[in-house]
Amino acid sequence: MFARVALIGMGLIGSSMALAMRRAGLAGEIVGAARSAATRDTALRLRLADAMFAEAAEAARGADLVVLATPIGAFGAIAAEIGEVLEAGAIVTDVGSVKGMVLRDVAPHLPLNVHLVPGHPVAGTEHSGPEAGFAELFENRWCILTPPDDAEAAAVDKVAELWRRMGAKVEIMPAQHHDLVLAITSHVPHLIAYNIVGTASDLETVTQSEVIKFSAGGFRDFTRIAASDPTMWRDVFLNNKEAVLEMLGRFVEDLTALQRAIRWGEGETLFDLFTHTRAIRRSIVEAGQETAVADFGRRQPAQGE
Ligand SMILES: NC(=O)c1ccc[n+]([C@@H]2O[C@H](COP(=O)([O-])OP(=O)(O)OC[C@H]3O[C@@H](n4cnc5c(N)ncnc54)[C@H](O)[C@@H]3O)[C@@H](O)[C@H]2O)c1
Ligand SMILES: O=C(O)C(=O)C[C@]1(C(=O)O)C=C[C@@H](O)C=C1
Repeated sequence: MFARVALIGMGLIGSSMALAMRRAGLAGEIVGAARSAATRDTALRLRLADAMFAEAAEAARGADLVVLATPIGAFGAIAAEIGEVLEAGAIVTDVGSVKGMVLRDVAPHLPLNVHLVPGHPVAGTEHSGPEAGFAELFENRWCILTPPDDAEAAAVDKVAELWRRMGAKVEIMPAQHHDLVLAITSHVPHLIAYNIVGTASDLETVTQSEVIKFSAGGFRDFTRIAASDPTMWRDVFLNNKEAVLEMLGRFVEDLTALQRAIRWGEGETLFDLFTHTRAIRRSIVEAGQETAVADFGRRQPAQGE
């Protein structure tokens, strides 16, 4: 599909893309950029790339597809570095967890003859770095593309086809809508996990390690999410501020309602909510996880809501 693919950033997502593209034979040559010599060596040892460069511009030179796969806070500076060396007709895409900011930070640095097709594979783990990747990561998972209004259809189709051949299902939507949906399905859940693990660790001084000792159930699941990369998630919250604050506001209101229900012994309120949420989980599992994003927001309002 592409003669030379440049992966800027060779962490979990970059390395998984390299492996998935190699497996499906989608790139003549894969090159990568990583700032640290250790990452460049690891990428070469694992045969993720045919060549690794310290500078993003060196990797992007001559590439017909450039993928930004670093934390999103670095996108603007990288786009400024590669803007001048990009070939006419090249496609630039990204895998960032927030999409509105790509149009803001990346688009202004690209020449008019280069196609920008932002993307977000909704698949990941709490692990980071070039050794964390695996070729199956995107299988049967959504990849959301958020092309700008004036994007060339052929470039969008090509990026969509790339993701399909890596095993993903593709959906296209406006960047702003993506950021609102992902705020509630991914960003706020991560904030809740970071917060509850932080609160528990504050209590730990009081309970003397009981938090760790008894963390076999629900809390343990939160600690997996709270182990996610700090740089990546700092950048997500700084760059999806409005949508996260909007969803967090609703979350706090609903939490307050639950607090009241507990205080006043309103068992029916609790039971009804827990029954509803159990049904959501079951429908996600039955659909193989993929309805989580697509069906967001379609809940029927409860009586009096
Ligand atoms: N981890 C996930 O679950 C997940 C899922 C979907 C999308 N994403 C998005 O994918 C992107 C990469 O995430 P990841 O999980 O692969 O992170 P990661 O930490 O595993 O890898 C990021 C890599 O980028 C490198 N890097 C950082 N700044 C750089 C710079 N200025 N120039 C060159 N390299 C730089 C880091 O050294 C690291 O190797 C992020 O934008 C994230 O929002 C992550
Ligand atoms: O499964 C996990 O570890 C994830 O957090 C993956 C997850 C998510 O929230 O679903 C995290 C961030 C991404 O942008 C996409 C996927």
